[in-house]
Amino acid sequence: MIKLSPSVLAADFACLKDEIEKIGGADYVHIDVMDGHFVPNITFGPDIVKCIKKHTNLVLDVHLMIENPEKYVDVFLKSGADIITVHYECNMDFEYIKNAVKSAGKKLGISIKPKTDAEVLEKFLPDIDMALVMSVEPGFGGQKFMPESIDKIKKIRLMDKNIDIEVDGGIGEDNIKSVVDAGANVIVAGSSVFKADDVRKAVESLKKF
Ligand SMILES: O=C(CO)[C@@H](O)[C@H](O)COP(=O)(O)O
Ligand SMILES: [Fe+2]
Repeated sequence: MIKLSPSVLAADFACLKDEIEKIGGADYVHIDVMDGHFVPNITFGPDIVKCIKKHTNLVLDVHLMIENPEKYVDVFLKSGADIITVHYECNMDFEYIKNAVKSAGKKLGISIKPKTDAEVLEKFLPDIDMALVMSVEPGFGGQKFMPESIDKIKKIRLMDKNIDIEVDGGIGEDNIKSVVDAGANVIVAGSSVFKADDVRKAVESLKKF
């Protein structure tokens, strides 16, 4: 069974409560946090996570595309994040982050950008719950899926049979099967859900794929 994690980056921010209601048939809500340093874009802070938490029972899947995530991990946890994913490529105090997430009883992920090798994750696998493979350059929604990510997913699945593997960027009905066949079990979908004519139907058909 896959978990579908619609990315609210593609939602209408002025109607976030309604947008989140429409994805009730999904499993997670993917929240892309960008700081204008690690990536050239700025998005949500912890207060928005807190507001989203009030309006959904879905798992809050918080993707931190920020430098020094150890400075913010506690406040995102307090705001209701259920999964915290940090980037391998950023400057960070991994031990601090690991302890904060684990002692809050939440899940920890590490993400790799398209040019980062899957092998870098090997030493983190015993400590993390999820590996996030970026299938676009992080920073913006609506980009084209990079097929090279398929091999990376396969490599990680060979390294660890049980870990959650999330794939993020450019996923829709045309390519969801290829990433699931490669070994991904958590699927982020932004534009293909929120830009669809019928958001509820888009969730339903991606869940069935
Ligand atoms: O983390 C990111 C982008 O940096 C993603 O979560 C995107 O928001 C996914 O959007 P689509 O590519 O599905 O439109
Ligand atoms: Fe993301």
